Amino acid sequence: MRKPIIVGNWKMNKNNAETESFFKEVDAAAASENATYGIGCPFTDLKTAADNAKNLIVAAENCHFEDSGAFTGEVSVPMLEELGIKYCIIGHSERRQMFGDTDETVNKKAKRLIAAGMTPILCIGETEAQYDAGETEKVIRDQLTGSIADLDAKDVANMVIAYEPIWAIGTGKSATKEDAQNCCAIVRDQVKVMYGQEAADSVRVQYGGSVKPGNIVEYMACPDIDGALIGGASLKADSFLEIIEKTK
Ligand SMILES: O=C(CO)COP(=O)(O)O
Repeated sequence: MRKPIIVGNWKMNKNNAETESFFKEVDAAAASENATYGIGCPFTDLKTAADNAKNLIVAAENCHFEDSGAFTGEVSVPMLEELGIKYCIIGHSERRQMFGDTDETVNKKAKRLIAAGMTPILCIGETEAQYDAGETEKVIRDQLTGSIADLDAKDVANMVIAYEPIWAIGTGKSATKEDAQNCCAIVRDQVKVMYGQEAADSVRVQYGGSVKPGNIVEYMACPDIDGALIGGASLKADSFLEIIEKTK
């Protein structure tokens, strides 16, 4: 019923030549009836990625919620639409921690993307201190309460929500499959609280944080994990191909 979605997040890595060669190497393998595969890449690589993608979906890593104006350095949703981009990562913890994204701005971005018929990949997750203090569930529910406020249930049903514990990002210290499953189930339950059972049953929930070829299968076997958001292990064609082969 829920089709898994596995997306690489390149962050601030790769130029156009590297993007073209990655897509040429990986795209054919991403053809699958059973799962969707994709790459989130820097704005400057999006056109090259889209031009070389038959099977992979291409995601931006951020957007602004306004369509145009005095927002130096920002990129709007209509600008992404012009390139044929259909997915956009929003609220990544790096953007929340370093660039001032908040639940409120993430919510505005989600609304603008949905209005354009695009799919937000909305990221949430707790810090190590919050994890240690036993606050994970509260943080997840609070972040979702703000980030997916005032949407339509049918739009929430089509979204992707990525649970990424900050302490597991780029650290090699991945969450146990029990912790990851438990937190993704909390995400789904919070969607149910806010938008009902149907939206909760349809929304795809990803786990992110040190996912690699060696642990993807155990995460994907968890009932509430419908995919992954993958940083480091998505940068090399070989390792992303291995992830595809193990999950398609
Ligand atoms: O931030 C991430 C994906 O958005 C996870 O990064 P890593 O897979 O490198 O831990």
